[in-house]
Amino acid sequence: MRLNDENDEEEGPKTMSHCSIGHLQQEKSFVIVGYALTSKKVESFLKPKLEGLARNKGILFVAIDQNRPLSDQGPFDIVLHKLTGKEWRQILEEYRRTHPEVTVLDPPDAIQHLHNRQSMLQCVADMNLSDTYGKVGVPRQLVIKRDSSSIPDAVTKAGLILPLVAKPLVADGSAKSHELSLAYDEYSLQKLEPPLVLQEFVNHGGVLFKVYIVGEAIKVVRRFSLPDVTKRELSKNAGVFRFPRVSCAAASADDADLDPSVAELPPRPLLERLAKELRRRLGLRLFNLDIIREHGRRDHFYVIDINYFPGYGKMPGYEHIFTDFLLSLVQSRYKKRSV
Ligand SMILES: Nc1ncnc2c1ncn2[C@@H]1O[C@H](COP(=O)(O)OP(=O)(O)OP(=O)(O)O)[C@@H](O)[C@H]1O
Ligand SMILES: O=P(O)(O)O[C@H]1[C@H](OP(=O)(O)O)[C@@H](OP(=O)(O)O)[C@@H](O)[C@@H](O)[C@@H]1OP(=O)(O)O
Ligand SMILES: [Mg+2]
Ligand SMILES: [Mg+2]
Repeated sequence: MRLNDENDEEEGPKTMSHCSIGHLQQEKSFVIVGYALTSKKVESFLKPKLEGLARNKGILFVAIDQNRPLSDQGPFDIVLHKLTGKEWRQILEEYRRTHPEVTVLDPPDAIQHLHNRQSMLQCVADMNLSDTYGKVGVPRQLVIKRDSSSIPDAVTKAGLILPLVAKPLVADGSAKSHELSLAYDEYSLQKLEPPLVLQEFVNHGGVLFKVYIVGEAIKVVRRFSLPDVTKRELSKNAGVFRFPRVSCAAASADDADLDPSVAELPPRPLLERLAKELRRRLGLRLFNLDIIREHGRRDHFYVIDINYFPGYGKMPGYEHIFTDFLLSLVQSRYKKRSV
């Protein structure tokens, strides 16, 4: 097989036999990364440029066949995955137990923590991060498990201030889990189906920051978000309004002509502290955070969402960052073994 050939960059993923992978791993000291991803994720993440660069750095991506036992495949150095379902989680847990030498990105139970919008933000709330660079919190929120008729009372008791963002409690990546609404009055929330999280809407100038984390690397981009809701609008409107996935749109707000007080990125040292602490508390290496700055309060930030293995394909320069990260994992394992 030709290695390090630039023409190889355009080729698609390889399916290889157990024997030939083992040969590559030993003879050429290739790092073999098995991946179990949806076809949507393969398309957005495993682009030819990533595969080509990876190959030049000695990394090979190999598709995991979900119809065959995982232990019969590979051998892998790293397993990269984002699939849902209890069965898959059990397969991975068993594999981690029987193959401690393989780095599974990331542990299924740690990922599970992000599949609930209450536990997702708990770590940020517990951290209570506040230093000279700013303050990072989470919006006040209330969980409604059942009985939508109890919502108006529950909102009043909790003292939540309108408008509220209603989010499905479960954030498992299904289309339904991304169906969010903005509520101008608490009575209309009775129309929605629990379980949900009701979160105070924080005015933030219509721009949010997506903070991508890949191991120790951090990259921040701006995205358009929901516009501010004025007091006048709030008094004139009632009802709940479904809104589309604004921040997920491919169009970035990085080149837009924005008010500098809105566009200014959160201070780097603050993000570094936040990312480091979250990596530790969540036990994850691949995730992103949606952060907003309260409009008019330069150093007041809120984390509103955390996503596991997000759309790295939209993160500038992800090919280099990701491949360096994969290599660093293998090197640190090697160092540990030789101590
Ligand atoms: N508390 C809030 N205050 C203001 N805007 C909010 C708030 N919560 C959510 N939003 C807006 O709604 C959008 C979607 O919310 P959120 O990120 O929680 O949903 P999601 O479906 O998990 O998104 P993603 O596609 O990033 O996973 C945010 O990107 C932001 O524009
Ligand atoms: O591709 P996937 O199915 O993983 O979709 C993820 C999506 O990536 P994509 O933009 O490539 O679709 C992410 O976008 P960015 O935050 O990075 O903009 C984010 O919306 C995640 O929440 C999604 O994961 P889910 O919450 O649905 O599991
Ligand atoms: Mg989000
Ligand atoms: Mg999300």
